[in-house]
Amino acid sequence: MVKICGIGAGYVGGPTMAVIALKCPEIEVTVVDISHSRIAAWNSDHLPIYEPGLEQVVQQCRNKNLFFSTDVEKHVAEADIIFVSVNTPTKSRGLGAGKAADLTYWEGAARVIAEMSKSNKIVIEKSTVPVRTAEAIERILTHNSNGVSFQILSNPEFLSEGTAIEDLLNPDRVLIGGRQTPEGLLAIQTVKDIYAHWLPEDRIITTNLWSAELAKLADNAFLAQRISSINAMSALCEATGAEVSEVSHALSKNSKLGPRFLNASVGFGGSCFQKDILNLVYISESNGLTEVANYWKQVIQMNDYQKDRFVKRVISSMFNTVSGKKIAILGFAFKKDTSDTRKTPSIDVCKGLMGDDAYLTIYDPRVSEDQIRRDLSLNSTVEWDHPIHLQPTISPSTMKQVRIVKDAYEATKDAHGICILTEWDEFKSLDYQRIFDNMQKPAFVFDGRNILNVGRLREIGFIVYSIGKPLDPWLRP
Ligand SMILES: NC(=O)c1ccc[n+]([C@@H]2O[C@H](COP(=O)([O-])OP(=O)(O)OC[C@H]3O[C@@H](n4cnc5c(N)ncnc54)[C@H](O)[C@@H]3O)[C@@H](O)[C@H]2O)c1
Ligand SMILES: O=c1ccn([C@@H]2O[C@H](COP(=O)(O)OP(=O)(O)O[C@H]3O[C@H](CO)[C@@H](O)[C@H](O)[C@H]3O)[C@@H](O)[C@H]2O)c(=O)[nH]1
Repeated sequence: MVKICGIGAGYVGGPTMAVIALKCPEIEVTVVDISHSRIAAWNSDHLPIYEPGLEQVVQQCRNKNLFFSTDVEKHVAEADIIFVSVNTPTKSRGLGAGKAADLTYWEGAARVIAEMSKSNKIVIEKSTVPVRTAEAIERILTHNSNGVSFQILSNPEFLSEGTAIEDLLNPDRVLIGGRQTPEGLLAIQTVKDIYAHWLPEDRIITTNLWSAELAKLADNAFLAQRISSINAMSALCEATGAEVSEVSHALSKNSKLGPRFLNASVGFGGSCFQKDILNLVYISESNGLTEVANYWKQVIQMNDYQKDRFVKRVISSMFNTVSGKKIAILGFAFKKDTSDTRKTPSIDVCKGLMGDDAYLTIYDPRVSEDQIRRDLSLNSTVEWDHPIHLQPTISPSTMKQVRIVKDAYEATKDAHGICILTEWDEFKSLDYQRIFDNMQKPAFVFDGRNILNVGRLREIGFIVYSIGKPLDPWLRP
């Protein structure tokens, strides 16, 4: 029986390995992690991450051909194929701090592979890594290889959170890069055969190693760039009376542009976009390509501007101060249908409002109180992407300005204003008349996701700000 070991049981490693196990019943898949709590959760009824459809996939395969374990060394030693999906956060210290990828966890995994391997293995980069990482990994693996041969492949993951299972079952494409040698091509074919269990051949693209590594960074940079572009337009819309959803709609009908990633928002979040663009910026700078680096940096600067602009809009609308005022925050996850809060714009918006001494009452249908408090108390901008058990613990007594509640009605009771920061479907169908009746007046709504019916809210009596829409008379300068 072919054995696969997946190193890293996170948002990528867990779902990708579970889907491979589902689609390839003749392969034994074991997912290993250094975090005991994460592995315990994967083996329980409460999986460590929320993804629609994930529970059903895990239930079908767990303890049949899908296993979760903390015994990294044993399963690495036994595997024929190893997928590495460990964290690759932005470096917080030393050379390249704030931009370069921190490959500590990847290197740790590579060293275990080098040490434990007694048989030939295919080692696959599933994590997003800087272009030419495979070369460094090759060096670590071959240095102490004891005659074992390794083929390194790049098979970057393109899933989006919230739709991970759907994306894995039916991806646009799978990308496999490898050395263009007979051994490299054979390894590519082996991995291609795994995906061919459920995907037509024309969706599996094969390239050289460096193209696959760079294509992943480029993919995220292009997506984020589109969001920053429409967000830039949203500021211009507010200044001119144009409406950003109408502009997006017009663009979306251009077949050269296509309809996706044109929703203006309070800013993009998530663990990947900012980290991967910073990584691209660092690689460009390292190669002396200053103009290229500056071009991509601007995508992040525009995103920071959008979050900052939102906070300033809230404060300036409410008589230039939110000190002592109660603001209801609806939504904390970085997008709907996920419990992930990594780099969520909610963190920056909440911190911005707390900086002006607001009282926040936060509600998110999926994010735990612990997670919200942890996110709001982390000082470093880079600590968030390290393995959970390595992150600092926080004291619950901190942040008296923040209350986390169990539903939207409780959050908005007696509030002066509401900020919609995640586009959860349930926020669209709340009883806004009831909410209005229970709020302080004038009652404000700041819709950072453009999901609410502005006209209807104004009829009720709210003063409404919605990204990129003509300004409420109250808010005009
Ligand atoms: N989250 C996404 O949507 C997504 C999508 C595509 C690609 N990626 C990339 O995939 C990688 C993983 O992302 P994630 O979101 O799954 O991260 P994650 O933090 O959810 O999971 C990574 C896991 O790896 C474990 N780990 C770290 N070092 C280890 C080691 N040496 N041995 C065993 N386990 C180890 C950690 O404990 C953690 O549980 C990153 O490079 C990311 O950029 C993420
Ligand atoms: O039109 C849009 C689309 C998205 N967003 C925001 O952008 C962020 C990222 O969204 P999305 O791309 O849907 O989620 P991720 O799970 O971060 O997925 C991205 O990052 C992954 C990790 O690398 C890649 O695999 C995916 O292809 C890529 O879409 C979220 O805050 C969204 O709210 C917008 O503001 N407007």
